[in-house]
Amino acid sequence: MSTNFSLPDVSDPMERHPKAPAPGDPFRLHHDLCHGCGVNAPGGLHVTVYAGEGFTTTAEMKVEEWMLGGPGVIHGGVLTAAFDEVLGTTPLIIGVPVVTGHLEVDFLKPIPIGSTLHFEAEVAAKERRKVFVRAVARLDDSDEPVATASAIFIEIDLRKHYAKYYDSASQSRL
Ligand SMILES: CCCCCCCC(=O)SCCNC(=O)CCNC(=O)[C@H](O)C(C)(C)COP(=O)(O)OP(=O)(O)OC[C@H]1O[C@@H](n2cnc3c(N)ncnc32)[C@H](O)[C@@H]1OP(=O)(O)O
Repeated sequence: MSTNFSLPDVSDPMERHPKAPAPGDPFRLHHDLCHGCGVNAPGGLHVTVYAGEGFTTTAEMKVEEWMLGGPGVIHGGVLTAAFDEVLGTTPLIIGVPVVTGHLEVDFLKPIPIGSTLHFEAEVAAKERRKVFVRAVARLDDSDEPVATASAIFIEIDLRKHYAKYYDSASQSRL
């Protein structure tokens, strides 16, 4: 399937889920071994996503030496994985569990090792099972975006989607 990120003209109605964390509070880990958020993931990103106001979230990530791509700067794939985590957690603000269908990243500036990335994301729209999410990343010493991302996530029935992989899903808290 070939897709582009293109917002629907009209979004389905969206509401913040009553059990979504309060603004400033973190989303619970969904799996200890998740590459994005798991505390026990070997070589994981260890990203914590926090609820914001409305349909927004925030997150931070320290850019460590092992994330290196070009000399002194982050690898594009590591940044993409971080966006996937932040964007993919954001639909939980409306109570919708998803998997990534389509993810686009614009790399705007080199991101130095040793810096801290600050992410802001928002659910922009929902259309049937598709959830459209956008995010921007900035460094702590500037308001200028260093990267942006847009993604289409697809709502899933967690139990059915992961049924074949149930053993490894048994630690999941989603
Ligand atoms: C807290 C959690 C944080 C997690 C962050 C990390 C998230 C991840 O990385 S998830 C892992 C990576 N993603 C995956 O493994 C997904 C693999 N793909 C799949 O399982 C399936 O293709 C899946 C579930 C996405 C869609 O399959 P299926 O359920 O059959 O959907 P289907 O009925 O074809 O389509 C439903 C709708 O989604 C749309 N859609 C399906 N696939 C895509 C896609 N790749 N891109 C855009 N839209 C898509 C369809 O066009 C359709 O839209 P419409 O309502 O307009 O007709």
